[in-house]
Amino acid sequence: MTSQSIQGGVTPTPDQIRRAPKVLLHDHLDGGLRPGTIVDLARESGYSGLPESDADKLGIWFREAADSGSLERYLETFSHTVAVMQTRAALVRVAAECAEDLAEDGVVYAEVRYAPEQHLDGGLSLEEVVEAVNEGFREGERRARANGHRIRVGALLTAMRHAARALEIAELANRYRDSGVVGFDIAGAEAGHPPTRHLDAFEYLKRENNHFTIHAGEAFGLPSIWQALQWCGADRLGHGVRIIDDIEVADDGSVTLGRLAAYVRDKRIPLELCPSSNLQTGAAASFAEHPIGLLRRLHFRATVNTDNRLMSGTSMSREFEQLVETFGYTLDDMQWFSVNAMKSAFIPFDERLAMINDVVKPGYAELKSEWLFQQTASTSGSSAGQG
Ligand SMILES: O=c1[nH]cnc2c1ncn2[C@H]1C[C@H](O)[C@@H](CO)O1
Ligand SMILES: [Zn+2]
Repeated sequence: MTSQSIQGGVTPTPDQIRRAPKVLLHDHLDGGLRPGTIVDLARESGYSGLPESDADKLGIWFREAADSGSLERYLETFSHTVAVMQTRAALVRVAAECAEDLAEDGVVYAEVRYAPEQHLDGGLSLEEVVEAVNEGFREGERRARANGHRIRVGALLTAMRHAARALEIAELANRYRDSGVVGFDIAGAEAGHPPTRHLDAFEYLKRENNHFTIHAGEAFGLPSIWQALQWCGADRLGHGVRIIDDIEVADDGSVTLGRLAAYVRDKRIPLELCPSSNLQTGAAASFAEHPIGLLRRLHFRATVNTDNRLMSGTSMSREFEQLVETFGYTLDDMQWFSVNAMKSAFIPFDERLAMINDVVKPGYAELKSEWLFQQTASTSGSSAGQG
C-alpha cells in the first residue's frame, strides 16, 4: 500500500517502482546475461569453463564471486560471459534479451555498453560485432513493444583501458553514430591504467563532436576523476563516486566542496552511480553509507544505474527499492534521478526533451495520481461509514 513520507512525497511500493519510467545510462551487456542463456550458449559453443552447469547455481556463483571487495577480482568473472559471446547469433540473442529484460523492468531509455574488441575470438570483425548487437537491441525493442513495453536502447562502445585499441574503437563508435551507437567509454581495472593513456581517442572524438564517458573514481580516487575531466574531457563519469573524497561534512552538518567537487557540481557533470556494484568492489560499505545520499542532497547531477545486473543480482527496480528503503526516497526523488539521467543521455537534445516531457514526467504523474485516487477512495469510504 502506498504511503505518504515525511517529506510530503509519495513513497512508492515495489510494484510502482517497477512500473515507474526509469532511465539507465550505465549497464554492461556482458554483465547482464540471463544465467540460463549462459548455460545454453556454453553448450552450443562447446565452452567447458563454466563453474556451474545449473542456471540458478550459476547466477548465485556470479553474485558470490563478484562480491570480493576488489574491482580486479570482480572483473575476472566476465571471462565466462565474454567466452559465450563470440558468435553473431550469441550477440543477437544476448542483446535482444537485454532490451527485453530492461523493458520488463520499466526502463524506457537505456545506454548499454560493451567492448567490441572482446568479441573477436570466433572470427567476427569489429563491424560484425556492432551490427549483431544493434540487431539484437532492435529485436528486443520489438519484442518488448509486443508485450506492451516501450524502450529505446542505444549502444556505447567501450575500449579496455589496459589494451591499446582505444582510437580504433573510438573510430568505430564514430562510424556507427547514426546507426545505433550513441557514444564511447573506457572500462577495466582502474588503478595503474590512467585514462590519459588514451588521449588520442578522446581528442579524436572531441574533434568529431562525439560523446564519451569514462569509468573513473570507482577503484581509484580524485586523480582519476580529475584526469577524466580535465585532461580527457569526459562528458560523464562512469561511477565518479569517489568525488566524495573532495567533500567535507563538518560536525554541525555544514558542507565544504573542494575545487574538483565544486567543478563537477557547477558544470552539472553527470555521475553514473551504481550503488550495488560499489558495495561488491569495496567502493562503499553499505547502502546507508553510499555517497549517493549526500550527492543527491547537494544536488549533484546524480543518476542511478545497475552496472552489471548479473554480477550484482540487481535491476533498476531493485536499486531504487533499496534507495527508497534506505533514504526514504519518494516518487519525486525517483523522477528527479530519472530526469537527471535523461538530460545526461547522449542522444540529441530534442529527443531527450521529448522523452522527459512525453514519457518520464507523464509516467510519474500517473503514479502520483494513483495515490491521490486511493486517498480519495479511502477518505470517502470512511466518511460514508461515519455518516
Ligand atoms: O564497474 C566496472 N568498472 C570497470 N570495468 C568494468 C566494470 N564493469 C564491467 N567492466 C568491464 C568488464 C567488461 O568486460 C567490460 C565491457 O563491458 O567492462
Ligand atoms: Zn561499469
